[in-house]
Amino acid sequence: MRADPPLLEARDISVAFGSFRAVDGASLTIGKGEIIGLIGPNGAGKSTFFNCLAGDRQPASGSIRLRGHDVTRASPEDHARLGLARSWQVPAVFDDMSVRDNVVVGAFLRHKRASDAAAVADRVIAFTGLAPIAQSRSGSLGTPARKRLEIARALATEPEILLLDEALAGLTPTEVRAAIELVRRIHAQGITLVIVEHVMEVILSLADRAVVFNQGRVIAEGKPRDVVQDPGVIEAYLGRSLSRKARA
Ligand SMILES: Nc1ncnc2c1ncn2[C@@H]1O[C@H](COP(=O)(O)OP(=O)(O)OP(=O)(O)O)[C@@H](O)[C@H]1O
Repeated sequence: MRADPPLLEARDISVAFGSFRAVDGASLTIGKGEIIGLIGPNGAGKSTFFNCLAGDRQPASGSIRLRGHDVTRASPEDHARLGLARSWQVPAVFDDMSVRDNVVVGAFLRHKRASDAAAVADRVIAFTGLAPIAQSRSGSLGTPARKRLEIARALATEPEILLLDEALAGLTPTEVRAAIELVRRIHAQGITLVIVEHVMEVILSLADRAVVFNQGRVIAEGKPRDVVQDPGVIEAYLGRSLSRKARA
């Protein structure tokens, strides 16, 4: 019997901007049900790599397989149809539309009938705690609600794997805790997660595996607590503030 392929497998990915290699031979294999935390200093190449995983940027070399399908040059829509959804660092919601309509747009990926899409959207809105503001204009929302809406829109596409790009950045500690709780509930629904995040509390409390980027390469991976206590990682790439946090 053949084993199932990994859910997502990126091999030897490189991306160059002119002569600068933002991603330089990075590989990552993600199994179903994992929560992966991508960390590393500013400019390490995390978002560029992440964009390749989601089909928003094509790598110059390397290959990406999603559920066994070669998606190296596939569009973001093809990724979405195969069950991959993402959030953006800066939420890309439609400001003039209501919260509910934004979520309905996501649900149209799999449901052609408006009533079916609306039913999925209402379920996701309830799940993400957005019901009290479902009719609000999206442009009027503050950061926490916009970030939540971004996640809701991605969930409405009914993904198997969700990529969160700094979905918790800019939140207060209380809001971060609420967002961590939401991510846990998403995972409990059977959704695999890849999280790019600078807030170490998020990685330490959520991720099964931390993958550390620096200068376009994966320089360490393992259990988050082990990785952040690795002296080489701390000294060379993540700075002393993280070192203190990891010991706390
Ligand atoms: N479109 C672009 N054109 C030129 N250089 C770019 C472009 N996008 C990213 N870069 C550069 O590539 C490098 C990697 O950027 P990237 O955003 O992937 O890093 P990151 O690890 O996500 O950083 P951060 O944590 O600050 O978001 C940086 O030096 C960045 O300036």
